[in-house]
Order: sequence, then structure tokens, then C-alpha cells
Amino acid sequence: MSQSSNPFLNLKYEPAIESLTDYHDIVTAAQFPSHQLRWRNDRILPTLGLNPAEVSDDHFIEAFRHFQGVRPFLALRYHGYQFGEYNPQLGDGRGFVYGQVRGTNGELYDFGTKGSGRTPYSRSADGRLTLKGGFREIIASEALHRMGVRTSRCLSLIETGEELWRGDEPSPTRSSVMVRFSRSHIRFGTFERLRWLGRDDLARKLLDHVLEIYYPHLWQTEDQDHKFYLELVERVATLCAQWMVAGFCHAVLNTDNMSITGESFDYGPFAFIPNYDPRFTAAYFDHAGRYSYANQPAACYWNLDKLQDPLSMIMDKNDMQSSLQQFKDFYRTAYCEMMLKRLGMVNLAEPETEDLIGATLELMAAIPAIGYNQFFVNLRQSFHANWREDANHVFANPMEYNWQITDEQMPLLEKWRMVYHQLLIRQPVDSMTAIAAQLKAANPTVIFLRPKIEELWEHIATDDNWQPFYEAIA
Ligand SMILES: Nc1ncnc2c1ncn2[C@@H]1O[C@H](COP(=O)(O)OP(=O)(O)OP(=O)(O)O)[C@@H](O)[C@H]1O
Ligand SMILES: [Mg+2]
Repeated sequence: MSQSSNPFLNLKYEPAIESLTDYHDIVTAAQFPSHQLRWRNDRILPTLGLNPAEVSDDHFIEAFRHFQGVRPFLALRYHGYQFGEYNPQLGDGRGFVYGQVRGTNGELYDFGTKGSGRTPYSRSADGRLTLKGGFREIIASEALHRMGVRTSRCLSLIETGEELWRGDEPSPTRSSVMVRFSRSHIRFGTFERLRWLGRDDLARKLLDHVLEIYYPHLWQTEDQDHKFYLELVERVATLCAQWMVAGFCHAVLNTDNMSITGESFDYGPFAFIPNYDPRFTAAYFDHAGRYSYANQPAACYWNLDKLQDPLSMIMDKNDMQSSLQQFKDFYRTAYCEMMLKRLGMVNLAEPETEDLIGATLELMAAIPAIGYNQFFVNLRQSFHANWREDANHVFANPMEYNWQITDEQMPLLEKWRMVYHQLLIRQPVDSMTAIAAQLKAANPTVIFLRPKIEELWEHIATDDNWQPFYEAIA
């Protein structure tokens, strides 16, 4: 196959991060014994200006397993706070930026590998990604994307034929290399490293780069640095609200996993919460619940606060502090807006919004059998225009959903029915179709709780049957 026939090798890669020195090391990819393309994300290809029909599996293998490339491969340098402790020994230890391409929407995207071999930052680890780890990252990103979360995606996952040993998977376990499609791999930790080195000159250059490429509307405007930090606070608060509304627990919100573009990425021990339990913690090693479901806003706030340390080498800390104080408002606005959408409503007044969300969470918290995402699916499937006529029509048969409500808990359901019904009668009769459509758009019916993910994985682990997985994320 000649190089010119592969659409991935013909993309116009931009030497963006590459043009900056001191932020990366040039690395090579490992050789792998074999290859099986397990996932190709055709839905992304049009954003790259590519027609899926013209991209063959071999094109994926050539570019993202044999790593034929156009630009040098860059392992990015970064540090980070991990569970509150500063770690100056991080960096891309099992991946690199393969290239950066402008999408048809004008945004610059990274192709970032995961599991492509050792780098100067691997420390004692193997530079590899387990197949199950790659499979789980695809599930997280595709599920979140469908729920309107601003997230990285996976472009490809290729099984590579090695045996890996891991403490958290039955081992030996299968190996893979993933290519992530993201809006930048510049992390909060990329700036933190520069503070550690005392390099305000490099921080200035990096911030200019970030502004020019990822905040172009602010670049070279008055007060650009301050506006950047404020917008980052808003983007991160909004992202965090998106996770919370989706019932998603990221699990490892270290500063090296926080993107400077406010995009969600790096899905390790994540979980969707089975029921509304604020203390739910996804990572088995997070003994203190630092990154529990309910602590995510506080963790994001903490990370934004810590980012002020490196940024204060080049901009005013007081300004940043006052911007950070807006986190709560940004978060609340985004949370309410998205939660209302999942409930089929838009543009409610504040007291009504508080009442509806409050009644919903109260109901879910009291009755774990009403699964968090399952509640919204039940709402989507049960909603009927006749709910507007009589509160008793609202979720008329809770037994149907297996909610297991005791007599003592019944008043909570009654309250929810009443609140929802009151809202419906204030809507015009002809808006019921729009509500049904809204419920459909905001509440995907496939829910990736852990047992579901394990069930999909079992088909792969025991029979190498990938079909149930493909169908679930179709
Ligand atoms: N198997 C491995 N081999 C080498 N380095 C690793 C391995 N697993 C993790 N690391 C390194 O440990 C640090 C923290 O890992 P973490 O799991 O947050 O990131 P990652 O999943 O490897 O990459 P990303 O953040 O891009 O998703 C990073 O420096 C990462 O490169
Ligand atoms: Mg990481």
C-alpha cells in the first residue's frame, strides 16, 4: 500500500504543539506481535473530512498499529496532583500525540495514543493498555457523548497480541492500542510542571499557544489572560455539571487528567451510578472517597484553584480568585438547565426548577430501586399527554418499573406526581409532543452500569464475540 493511498496519512497535520519546544519528547512506538481492529469510530471521520466508505480497516492498522506517521510522535511532559499529592514524575508514559488535525468545524484535534509503548515517562510500567481498559474507555466516551457531555472520543482500538499482567484484571490479560480523538492533551499538569521548574517564560508561551488555538475569540484581546481563566472556570463547571446530570463518576480527577480546554477524558475506573447515592465512589483505591460522585464539583474547584499557582507566574492571582468564585453559579446554571432537559422541561422559573429537581432527587435518594438513569428512561417511556389531565396518570403503575415503593415512601412519589402535574398544566396543551421529544433526546435507553459493561465484556472474554458491544454502542 503506498503512503499516498491512506487517507490518514494524507490529512493535513499541523505542527501545533510540536512547534513549541520544551513541552515534549520525541518517541517511537512499540512493535506488537499481531493486530485485530476491534473498533473504528466511523462517526468521527466526517469531522476529519473523510468518507468512512473510503477508509479501509488496513488504513487504520497502517496508521494506528504500525504507526506510519507524518509528524514526529510527541510524548508530552506534565506533572500533576494525584489524590492531593504533587507528583513531578508524570508525563505520557504509554502514549504520544500522533498528530494534530483541524476538523471541518475549524477546531484543532489531537490523535493521542494510549498503550503504544514505553516512553521516558513510563517509570517501571510497561507502556501498555489492556484490551478491557480500551473497551471501557470507548464505552465511557461514547455513552457520555450521547448524553451531551463534552468528551474526547476513541478513534480506534486495535488488539495487539501481548499478555499483560494487572492487579485489577484477571491476568494474563489482552493488550491493545487506542487512538483518542480529543481537543488537546494539554493538561492542568502541563502548566504545573512549569511552575515546578520555575519557568514563567515557558508558561507564557504555553498560555499564548492555548489562547491562540483553543480560545481564539480571546486571543490578543484586552485582558485575554483573565478572560481565559474565567472561561476555563465556566467550561470546567459546565463539564462537571454534565457529569453529575449524566450520573457519571469519573473516579480519577487528578490535575493531570484535567484538560485545559475543559473537555472530559481519561476513563479508567469510572462508573455510572446505579442509584442516586451521593457517596458513590468508583475507584476501589479511593478509600477516602475523595472523588466520590458528590465530591466532583469540589474536586474540580480544587483543581482550578491549584492551577492558579502556575498561572500566577504570569497573571494576577486576585483576578483569578474572583473568577473562581463564580464556579458555583456556572455549575448551578448548567446543572439545572441540563437536568430540566432530562425531565422534559425548558425555561422554568427558578422556584419551579428547584422544586422539580429537589423532588426528583429526594425520591431517588429514598428509593434506591429507582435507578438513577433508569428513572429518566422510565419517564421517557411512560410519559403520555394524558399526564396533563390528572396527577394520578403520572407514573400510574410504579410496580411496572419494579420500583419497590413501600407505603411509607408513597408520599414521595405522590409529591413528585403533584409537582410534575402542576408544571404540565402550566404548559400549553400542544406542548406535550415537544416534551415527549425532549425526553427522548435527553435520555438514551441503553445504560452502561457496571454489570452491563461486565456482561458485554464476558462475551468478548469467553467467545471473542464483539457483537453485543457493537450493538450496545450503535
Ligand atoms: N501501563 C503504563 N505504562 C506506563 N505508564 C503508565 C501506565 N499506566 C499509567 N501510566 C502513567 O501513569 C500516569 C497516570 O496515569 P493515568 O492512568 O492517569 O493516565 P493514562 O491513562 O495513562 O493516560 P491519559 O491521561 O492520557 O488517559 C501517567 O503518567 C501515565 O502515563
Ligand atoms: Mg491520565
